[in-house]
Amino acid sequence: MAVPGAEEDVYLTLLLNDTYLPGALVLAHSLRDGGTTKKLGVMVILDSTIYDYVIPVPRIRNEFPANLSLMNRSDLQSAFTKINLWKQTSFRKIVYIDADVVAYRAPDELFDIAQPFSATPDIGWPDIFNTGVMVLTPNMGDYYALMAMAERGISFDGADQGLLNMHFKNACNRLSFTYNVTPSGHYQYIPAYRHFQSSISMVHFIGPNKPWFQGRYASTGNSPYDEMVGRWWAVYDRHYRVMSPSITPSKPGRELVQYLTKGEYQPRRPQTIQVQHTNTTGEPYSEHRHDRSLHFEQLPSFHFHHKQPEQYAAEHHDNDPYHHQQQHHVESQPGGPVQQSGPEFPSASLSSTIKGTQAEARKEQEQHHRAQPPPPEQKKPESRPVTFSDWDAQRHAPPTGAKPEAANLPATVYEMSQDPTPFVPPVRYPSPPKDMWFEVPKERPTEKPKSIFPWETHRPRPSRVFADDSSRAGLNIETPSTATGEPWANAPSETQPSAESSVIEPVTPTTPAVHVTSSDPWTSFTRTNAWDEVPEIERYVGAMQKHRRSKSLKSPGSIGMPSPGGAVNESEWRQHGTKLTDFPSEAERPSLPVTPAPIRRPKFWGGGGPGIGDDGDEDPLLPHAEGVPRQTEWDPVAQLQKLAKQQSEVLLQKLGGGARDSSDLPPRPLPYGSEELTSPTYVAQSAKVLSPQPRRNSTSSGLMRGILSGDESTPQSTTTADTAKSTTIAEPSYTGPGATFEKGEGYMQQETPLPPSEEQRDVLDS
Ligand SMILES: O=c1ccn([C@@H]2O[C@H](COP(=O)(O)OP(=O)(O)O[C@H]3O[C@H](CO)[C@@H](O)[C@H](O)[C@H]3O)[C@@H](O)[C@H]2O)c(=O)[nH]1
Ligand SMILES: [Mn+2]
Repeated sequence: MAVPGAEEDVYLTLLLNDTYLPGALVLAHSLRDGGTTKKLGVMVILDSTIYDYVIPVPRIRNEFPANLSLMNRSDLQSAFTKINLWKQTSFRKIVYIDADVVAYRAPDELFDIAQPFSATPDIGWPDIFNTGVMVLTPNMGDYYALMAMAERGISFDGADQGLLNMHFKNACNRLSFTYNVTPSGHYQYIPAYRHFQSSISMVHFIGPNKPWFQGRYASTGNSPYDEMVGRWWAVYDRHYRVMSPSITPSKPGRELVQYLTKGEYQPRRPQTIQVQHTNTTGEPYSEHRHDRSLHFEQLPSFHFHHKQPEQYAAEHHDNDPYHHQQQHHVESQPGGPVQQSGPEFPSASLSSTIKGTQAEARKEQEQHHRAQPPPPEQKKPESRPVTFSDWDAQRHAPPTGAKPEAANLPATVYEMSQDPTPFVPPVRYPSPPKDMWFEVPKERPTEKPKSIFPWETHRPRPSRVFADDSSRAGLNIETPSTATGEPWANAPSETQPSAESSVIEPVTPTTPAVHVTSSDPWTSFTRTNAWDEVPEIERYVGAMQKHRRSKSLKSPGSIGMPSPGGAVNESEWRQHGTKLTDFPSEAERPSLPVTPAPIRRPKFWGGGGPGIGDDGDEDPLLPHAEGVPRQTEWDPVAQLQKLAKQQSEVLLQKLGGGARDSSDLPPRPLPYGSEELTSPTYVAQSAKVLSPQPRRNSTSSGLMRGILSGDESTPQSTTTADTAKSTTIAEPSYTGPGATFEKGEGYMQQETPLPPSEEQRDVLDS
């Protein structure tokens, strides 16, 4: 229970002698570097040091030190001095930390613990708590109880840990081990360390081997213990190591700390000075240290007890007047600390706090003991803040004094709306814009659209014009494709013959276009076929065509010739060349049985009325084609069968099977996908269509055989008998109306409906 009015929080440590000074200082720095907002205090027996509060406390010794020797720590005979903590009732809460602790961060949250006493488990015997880190509420009740035990030497280990564990046996609030990690050089629970490493707040180097007793090269491995010792050295180095004497600012007390830390003191002059000490009885003696050399350039004029722990314990006895400080009265005693240095910590002078000779110390004991202000030359605080250049990121949290990274980045702060009223949607949102479609002009535009691409202006006139085109252009016949919504798809281009232009005779395009300049590379190549030059090929092709024509004309399956001129004789055929582009005349040209009569569509531009087709009779401009059946009479399936049969017979005859008839060919299905293709106006009956089956082992000419041998890889049968056996033909992997359509290509499966009327659109769009 804290004394009423006590509001301050303090970290306290204990300094029984100078040997723990490096520990106490490194602890204080590690807490400050960790950014603590709390005060730091030290309870000292010697009137030395640099904390906010230097609290002189009476030594409390164990007069029955037998238990101490059990654990070979006779240096801890004065450890009962920790009991003085409960007497510091000017503080609301105390976090006590041993001087051999280094803080990884400042555990300020420990001050929020309500329980009067808290501690962490001890690694040696986890049922008890370790007294290196304790959170306590000072109160005189506990103090007197503890003092009573101490006077009788009640402690199972002879030191404070045994005593406090006995007193607070059932009243200890257990803290996390991370507040007092006690590494052992012998046993290291490495997996646990790796797992909890990041949550460590403080590390406590228990046992006789403190880092500053061992020197910096004692623990250079990478074990958890070595890592933790490294953290202690990092704090030491940041505050007390001089890397470059020329640029490192001087720091009061640094030499003393270095001197007290094994291997750290570097004398400025290689001059050995025999150190003159006065012993505890006032007689001077020369000290010989086994592990340190004393090479102060200017020996501080103070008295200090620097002993090895065992030496220290052995030399102390009760008649040492210097250490009888129970009588040492301080203005602020019993509870009031002496505030020494302010916020300049840790720059306050060490040496100034350490008093001079023993005689002076004695003399001071009779005076009011006040913390002395540092001498003027040492009072100047070393105000250089810790910067990132000093910071060893491998070992420490970032320095607290420095600006954070990217501190000057521009920042925008957005604030949440403070309006608590809920959102209410408007009754009606504005209507979306209407008539957003492109309105097709009602009148055909007279001016042709402005050309965009260069080739539109320099377009060569076509050299090939079909006889139909002139009439069609004039007749303004719409083909089915124009019904898909492209009114100008067949609009005459500048090179197409217009209705007004004179009739253009068909031009044989075997010669380069005469309208174009000869320098045009497109016209320089010859547009001739191989059989135009090679007579053998020409003869062969001619023979083929002649044969086919005669057969076709005589075929019983052939339909009537459209030519009004009747039959065409052989001589007429011969007049024609065999050039691909030599088209037969209208009289010679048979109407292919599968040619559908075009379906007349309503004219897009209106005014045309019905054209050819079912009701083509009404079109006076278009002559009714002779021999072309009406759409209603046209059965495409039957026509296909006819054609197939006709072609088969031609081939069979050609291949030597003169007596053969296509009836012995097996039926073959229609091209895949075309089974359901029917004329839009004809209700078809399904039928299998025969297709030609050429024979390879025929007696035809070598040339023919050569052509056919190119097809060896195809699964065509060699005889009709073979054909009969192999009736299956591999189906293509796609469906479509026929071979002219590529896989995946869209095709019209039904008539394109008329676009909706304006009224319909209004309904649809709404
Ligand atoms: O010569 C000394 C010896 C001790 N101390 C102070 O006393 C504390 C305890 O001594 P320490 O050497 O740290 O003891 P530990 O090795 O930590 O041993 C354990 O046992 C001690 C006796 O019970 C407890 O005080 C410790 O908290 C506990 O960790 C130190 O931290 C110092 O604050 C000195 O100032 N000078
Ligand atoms: Mn300790």
